[in-house]
Amino acid sequence: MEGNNTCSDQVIAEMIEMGFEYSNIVEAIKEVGLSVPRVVEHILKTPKLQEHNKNPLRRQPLRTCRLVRQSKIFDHFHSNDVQEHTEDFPDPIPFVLSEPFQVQDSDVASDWERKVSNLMQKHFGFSSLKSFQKEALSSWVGHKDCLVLAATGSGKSLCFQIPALLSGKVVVVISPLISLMHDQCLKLTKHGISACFLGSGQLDNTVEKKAMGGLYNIVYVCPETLLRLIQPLQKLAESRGIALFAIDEVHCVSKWGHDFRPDYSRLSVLRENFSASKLKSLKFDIPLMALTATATKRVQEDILKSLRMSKETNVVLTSFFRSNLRFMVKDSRTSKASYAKDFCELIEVYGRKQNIDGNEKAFMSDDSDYVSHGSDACSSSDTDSVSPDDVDDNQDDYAYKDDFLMGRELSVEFLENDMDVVQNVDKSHVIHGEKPPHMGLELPEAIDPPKKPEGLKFLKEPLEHGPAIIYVSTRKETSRIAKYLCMFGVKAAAYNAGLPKLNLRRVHKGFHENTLEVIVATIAFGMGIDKSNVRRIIHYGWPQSLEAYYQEAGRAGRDGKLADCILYANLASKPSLLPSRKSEEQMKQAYIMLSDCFRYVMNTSCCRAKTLVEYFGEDFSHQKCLLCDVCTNGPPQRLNLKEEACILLQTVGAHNVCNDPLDCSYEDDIYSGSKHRGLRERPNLKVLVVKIRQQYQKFLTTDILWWRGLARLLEIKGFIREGDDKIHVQVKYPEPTELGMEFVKSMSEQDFYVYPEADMLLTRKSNKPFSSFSEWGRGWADPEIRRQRLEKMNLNKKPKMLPSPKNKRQRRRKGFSTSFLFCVPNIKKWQRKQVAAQKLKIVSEALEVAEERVVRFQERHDRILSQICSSYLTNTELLEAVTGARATMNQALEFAVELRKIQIKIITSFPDSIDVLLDKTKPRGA
Ligand SMILES: Nc1ncnc2c1ncn2[C@@H]1O[C@H](COP(=O)(O)OP(=O)(O)OP(=O)(O)O)[C@@H](O)[C@H]1O
Ligand SMILES: [Mg+2]
Repeated sequence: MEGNNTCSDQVIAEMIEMGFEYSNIVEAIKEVGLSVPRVVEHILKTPKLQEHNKNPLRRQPLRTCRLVRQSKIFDHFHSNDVQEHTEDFPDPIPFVLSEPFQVQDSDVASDWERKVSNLMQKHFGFSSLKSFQKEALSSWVGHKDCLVLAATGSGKSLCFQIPALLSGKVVVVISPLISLMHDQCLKLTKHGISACFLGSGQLDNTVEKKAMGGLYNIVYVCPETLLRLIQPLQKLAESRGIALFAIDEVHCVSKWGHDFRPDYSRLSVLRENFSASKLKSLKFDIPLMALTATATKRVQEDILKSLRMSKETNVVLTSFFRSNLRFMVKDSRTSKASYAKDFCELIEVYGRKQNIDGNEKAFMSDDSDYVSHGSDACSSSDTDSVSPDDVDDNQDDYAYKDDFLMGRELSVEFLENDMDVVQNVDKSHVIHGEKPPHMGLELPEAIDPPKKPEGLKFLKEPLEHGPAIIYVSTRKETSRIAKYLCMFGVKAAAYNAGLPKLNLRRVHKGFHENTLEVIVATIAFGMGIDKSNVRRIIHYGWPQSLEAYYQEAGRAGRDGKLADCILYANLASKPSLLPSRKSEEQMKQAYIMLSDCFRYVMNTSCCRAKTLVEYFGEDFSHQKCLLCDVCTNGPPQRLNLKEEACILLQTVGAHNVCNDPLDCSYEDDIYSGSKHRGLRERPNLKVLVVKIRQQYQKFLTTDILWWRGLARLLEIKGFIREGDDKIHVQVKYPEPTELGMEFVKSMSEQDFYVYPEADMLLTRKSNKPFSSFSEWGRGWADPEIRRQRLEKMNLNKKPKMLPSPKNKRQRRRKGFSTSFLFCVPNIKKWQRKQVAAQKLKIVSEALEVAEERVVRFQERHDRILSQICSSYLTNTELLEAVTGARATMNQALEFAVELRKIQIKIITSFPDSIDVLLDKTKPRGA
C-alpha cells in the first residue's frame, strides 16, 4: 500500500481521516513504524488502544482529535470583505498537528528521493525534481548549508518546501516582502500545505502563538520578526523541530547587491542561536539554505560570510541563461512624445482589434471599477474620442472612491508601503573603503549549462499571446502609460506603491486571472510574481542595475516558450540614479552597477544573453543566444578609428600634463560644471571635444555622442581611465594610461579596429562618418540661405516669446508641445541656445532621412503606376500595390511635415542656434 512509504505527517493525517485517536496513532507508530496497515493492525489488535477506537471508521468529532484546523489564509486578515474574496482561496488542507511530532533524522534520509517524488506528485503534480533541486535537497538531507543560485522562475521555492513535508518539522522562511510571503502562503494553501506568515502585516495575534507551537509546516517571517522571535523559535526547535532556515532572495544580504536590506545583514543570528553547540537537543546545526536568482561572485561571497554559513556550504549554481528570452535594446526618448512609436506594436497585439474579437465586453463590464475610477485603468470606450496627445499627464490623482469598497479597508498591510522607493540604507553597516570580502572559497562553475544553442529552436517560433509587464521608474509614468494604452483598448493597469492597497490587490488579481493584459509598474510589482505565460517584459527607461534588470526580465517566459525582454532607453543620454539615501560607499557601488547597465545598452557587438550571464560570473558555453538583437541583426561594421583614437588620446594627454594652473582655463563654469573644482581640475570630455573641434576642421561638426562612445572604447582597451575620484557612469575626466600613450607613439604601426557603440551609431552616417549635421542643416548656417528660407516659409517674423508658466498646462494639451525646447528652464541663455542647437541638429537629420524616404516612396509609387500604364491592365495586384505605396508615401510625407514644423519652431525661437551649433558663438570668458 502507498502509505507504507509516506512520511509521518501523511500517515498521521491518513489515520486521523480514518477516525483514529492521535495519541494512539503516535504510540502505534513508535511500535510498528510508518506503515498505515501495520499501524491500523496494531491499534486494532491492542485492546488498550482499541478502547479509544470503538468505531474507528466513524469520524471523531474534531474536538476529540486534539487537532486544530488549518486556518484559511483569510483568517489572517481582519477583513470584512472576506466574502468578496473567498473564491480566491481553495479549501485549506484539513488539519495540522497540535502536538509536536519529532521525526527521526534517519527516517528522512532513507529513500528520500522516492518519498520526495511521491510528495511532489501529491502536492504539486510534478513528476521529477530538477537537478539543482535535487542537489539542494541532498545538501539538506546531509545537514549541510546550501547556497542556491538559480535563474528566476526555475523553482527555488520547492527546495525549502519539500523539507517541511519530508521531515514533519517546521521550515522557517525569511523573506523580504509581505506581499511575497502572502503570495507564497496562498499557493501553499492551494497545494494543501499549511503555511502562515508573521510580522507587522499579520494582525491575527493568535497566528504567531500557533506558529511557535508548531502548528504550521512552513512559517514565513521577515528578518525583523525573526530577530524578535529567537527564543520562541529555539523552543520550537527543541519541541516539534525546525528542519531548515531558508533565506529567500538572499542577495538582499549584501550591500554589493542591487537590493540591500540592512535587516538581512543581521541574519547571522541564525547560526549563532540554532547550532548544536547552543541547543543541546540538536545533533546538528539547523541547516541554512540561501536562495537567489541574481548574485554576482562578489555578492555570493558576501552572502556566505554575512550569514556565517559553514565552510562546507554546498553552492548549487545553475546556469543563469534562459534560452527562451529574446533580449533587445531600442533607442527611444522614453517620453510621452515617443509613446506612439514605441507602443504601436503593443497596441496592435493587445489593443482594441484583438479585444473586440475576444472578450472586450466582459472586460468593460467586469472591470467597470477600473474604468470608472480611471487612474489605473481606463475604458476602451474612451478610445475613439481621445488622441494620444490628449493624455493629461497632470492627472496623478489616485483617489479611489469606490462605494463598494469604501470603509472596507483591509486590515493587513499585505503590500509594503514605498516598495518602489529605493531602500534606505543603514550607514552603520557600510565600512568605508572596505575591500570586497573574500572567503577563500572557490565557487563552482555552473553545474549543467545547456550545451547546444537552444535559441535555434525558438528562432522560428512565433511569440504566443500572453500578458506583458512594462517597468517604468516613476509612479506618475505608470498611470500615464496605462492610460495611453487603455485609450487604444488595451486592458492595462498601473501598479505602484503609491496606489491604494485595495487597488493594487485588484490589479494583482486581474493580472493573475488574465482580465488585465498589460501592467505598467514600478519595481513594486516585483519579487515573487510567478505567472508562467508572461510574454513581454518591457523596461521603459534605464534600469538601475543589471541585477535588477535580469530579475525583472526573468518574469517573462516561465513556461519555457519564447518571450521578449525589450529595453527602451534614450541612447543619447546617460542613466542617472534614482534618489535614495545612500552612504558614500553605497553610492559608489550604485554608480558601478548603473555604469555596467549603461555599457550593456551601448554594446553593439556582444550577444545580450552572453553579456548578462557573464555578468553573474558564469561562463557562457555558447557564442551566441541567436535570439537577441545583436545576434539577429549582427554587429555593425568594424571601423579603423586609429586617427580619431590618437587625436583624442593626444588631446587628453596634452591637457593632463598641464602643470601651470594659469594655463588651465577650465574654471569657466559652463565647461567644467563648477567654478569651485580647483586648479588641479582636469578638463572633462566635453571640453576636450570642443578643443578637438577647434583644432581640427575635419571634426568641426562631430557630435559629442560619437566621442563619448570612442572614449568608452578607449577605456575598455585600457588606453584611458577616469581621472576623477568620483565614479561616473561614463568616463568623464579622462586621463591617459601608459598603454594609451604607447599607442599614440606607435601611431603609424597599430590599427584600431572597433565596433562602434550604440551612441556612436546614432550620429554616424554611412558616407559622412563624423558629420551628424546634414547638408540641409549646414545650409541654415549661411545667413543668406537662412534669410531666403525663412522668407520662403513666411516665417521671418519676430521670434515667439517664451510661454508664460500659467499657460503651461494648456500648452501641454496642444498637439505639438514646444516644451521640449524649454525643458531646461533655469540654465543660462547661452546654454539654452546650445540645447536648441542640439535639438535642431537632431530634427534636421531626421528630416533629411524623412525626405529621402519620401522621395524613395514617391519613386516606387511612380514605378508601379507606370507599370500599370504600360500593361494597360487593371491588374488588382498592381492596383493594391499602388494604393499601398501611396499610403506609405503619404505617411512619410506627414512625418516629414511634422519634423519641418518642429524645425521651424526651433529656428524661430532661437534664430542664432545654428551659429551655436557651428561653434561660432563662444561662451563667456572663453
Ligand atoms: N520540478 C519542477 N517541475 C516542474 N515545475 C516546477 C518544478 N519546480 C518548480 N516548478 C514550478 O516553477 C515555477 C516557479 O517556481 P518558483 O516560484 O519557486 O521559482 P523561483 O525560482 O523561486 O523564482 P523567483 O526567482 O522569481 O523567486 C512554479 O510555478 C513551480 O510550480
Ligand atoms: Mg522565489
